Amino acid sequence: MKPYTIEIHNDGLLVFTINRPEKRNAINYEVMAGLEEALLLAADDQVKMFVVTGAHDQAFCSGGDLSSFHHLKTEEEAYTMLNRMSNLLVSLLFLPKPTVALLNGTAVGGGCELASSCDFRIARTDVKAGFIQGTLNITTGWGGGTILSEKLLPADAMKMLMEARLFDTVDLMEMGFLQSTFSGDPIENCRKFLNRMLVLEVEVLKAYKQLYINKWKYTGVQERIEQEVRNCSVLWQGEAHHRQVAKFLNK
Ligand SMILES: CC[C@H](C(=O)O)C(=O)SCCNC(=O)CCNC(=O)[C@H](O)C(C)(C)COP(=O)(O)OP(=O)(O)OC[C@H]1O[C@@H](n2cnc3c(N)ncnc32)[C@H](O)[C@@H]1OP(=O)(O)O
Repeated sequence: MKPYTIEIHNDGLLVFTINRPEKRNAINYEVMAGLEEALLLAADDQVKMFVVTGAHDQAFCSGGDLSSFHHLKTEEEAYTMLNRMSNLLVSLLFLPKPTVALLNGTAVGGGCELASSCDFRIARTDVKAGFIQGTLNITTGWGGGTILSEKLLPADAMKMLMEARLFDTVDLMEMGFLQSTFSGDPIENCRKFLNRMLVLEVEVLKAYKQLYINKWKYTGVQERIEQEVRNCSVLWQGEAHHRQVAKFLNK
């Protein structure tokens, strides 16, 4: 079974689906390669919107695949993986088209970083989400902390990062992490959320998105993300982190 699918619909929606439900849609190197492929396809002007979601209904994304990445022990080994995914999240952030994280299920850790890189986050009403990296004795390592600081008010962003716990959709809406919630079919509700934007020409959508890309480039988002990735790499090599990961994998 392919670990991801890419569908380009007639109305201009490109839907990237992480297809590893047995691992709660954890991201490994194959999923990263799929995201790279989808972002290249999204450059075509037949694509108006980029949607990222997860297969089945239990998880949107559970972050980095701990069984794939737990062998990364040193700062440099961690940095190589973290840097590759953070470059992908920067490409997603800078994609000159509207992007949507369609939360079909739980989003934790790097899954929240992936969601933060999108312009909009919409979730099924029973979904929970949280930057739980702190419980693994690391910080966000894919740039999601920096990107979150561009999307939420400081106190709300710091609350999400520093409490390192799962929040329900009431709290997530209140903090501004979510823009909308829904019941029922995720793609159908995603189209409902996007229906006004989908009628506009892609040039208009691209021009508005460029306003924010310019701001993020001007305020040095990429340099701040590089520092965030470096900080996580240092924490990653610590015994406390490796112990927590081993505890999860041996549960
Ligand atoms: C790489 C760094 C990155 C970053 O921020 O930079 C990160 O993402 S660090 C954070 C990494 N993610 C996690 O620590 C989340 C771990 N998973 C969970 O907390 C739970 O699985 C949860 C809440 C997502 C879902 O809980 P649920 O009870 O529904 O499922 P299970 O825990 O029983 O898991 C089912 C099955 O999936 C495997 N699994 C889940 N998440 C991961 C993961 N991130 N990596 C690898 N495997 C994962 C879990 O081991 C179970 O497998 P099984 O073989 O059935 O035991």
